[in-house]
Amino acid sequence: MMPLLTTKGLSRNFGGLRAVDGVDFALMPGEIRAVIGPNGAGKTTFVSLVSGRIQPSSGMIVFDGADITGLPAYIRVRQGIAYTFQITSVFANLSAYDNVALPVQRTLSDGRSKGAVRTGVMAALERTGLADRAHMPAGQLSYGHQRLLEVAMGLALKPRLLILDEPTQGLADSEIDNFITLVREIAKNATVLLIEHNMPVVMQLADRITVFNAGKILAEDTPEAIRENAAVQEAYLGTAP
Ligand SMILES: Nc1ncnc2c1ncn2[C@@H]1O[C@H](COP(=O)(O)OP(=O)(O)OP(=O)(O)O)[C@@H](O)[C@H]1O
Repeated sequence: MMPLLTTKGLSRNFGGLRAVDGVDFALMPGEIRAVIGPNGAGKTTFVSLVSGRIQPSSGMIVFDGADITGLPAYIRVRQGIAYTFQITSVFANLSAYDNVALPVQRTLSDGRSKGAVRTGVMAALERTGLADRAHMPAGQLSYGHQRLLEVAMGLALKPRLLILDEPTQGLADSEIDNFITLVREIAKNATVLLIEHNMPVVMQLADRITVFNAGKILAEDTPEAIRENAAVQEAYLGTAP
């Protein structure tokens, strides 16, 4: 099987800082991969490079066998890479429905077909448990529901690769359980790359975990092996074994 995504020597400098430093990475189709690491390790910068939100200083990104390194973000979206931002990106004055309608319209060759838009929007809202809040202004949803709305917006793009950046931040424990179920559902049709600080969520969801530290991959393994890894414990959990 071919990887869905690979990076080779991927680097990004901010002034003198190498935020992402020569990262070789591969993601297999259908996988749920968690990316963890201390604050400032380069996780968000890495996924921003993959989504095309920022450009690399050097290195290469290959998606589904094609070099996408130079492609703008909107083309990558069309090719199936969806990225939900760390910072809430919903339009507060638009309803939940209209927020999701925006990405649905982008996936339709005739974005004005009302029936098709409605079907796509309601499918995404139902999967995220937001269907009964479709007509609420997004700004009036709880913070946790706004995060789920972002996931719905990502899902509406029917991505092959869904990148979630700290999706459980601000979710209540009961909502986290639903979220775990949702990600497993999503992974039946898509590959998931998940930046997540909540370790129980990571341990339950991830097939494999990639640990970033100081812009580099420190370790990559199964959840069980990562839990036992001394270097990871030192760098990430701040405790010597
Ligand atoms: N636009 C930018 N300009 C300058 N420095 C930046 C920029 N974006 C990120 N950095 C720096 O790059 C490093 C990596 O940041 P990044 O946000 O990728 O880390 P992270 O692992 O996602 O951290 P966190 O877990 O806190 O979100 C940090 O030192 C950060 O300050």
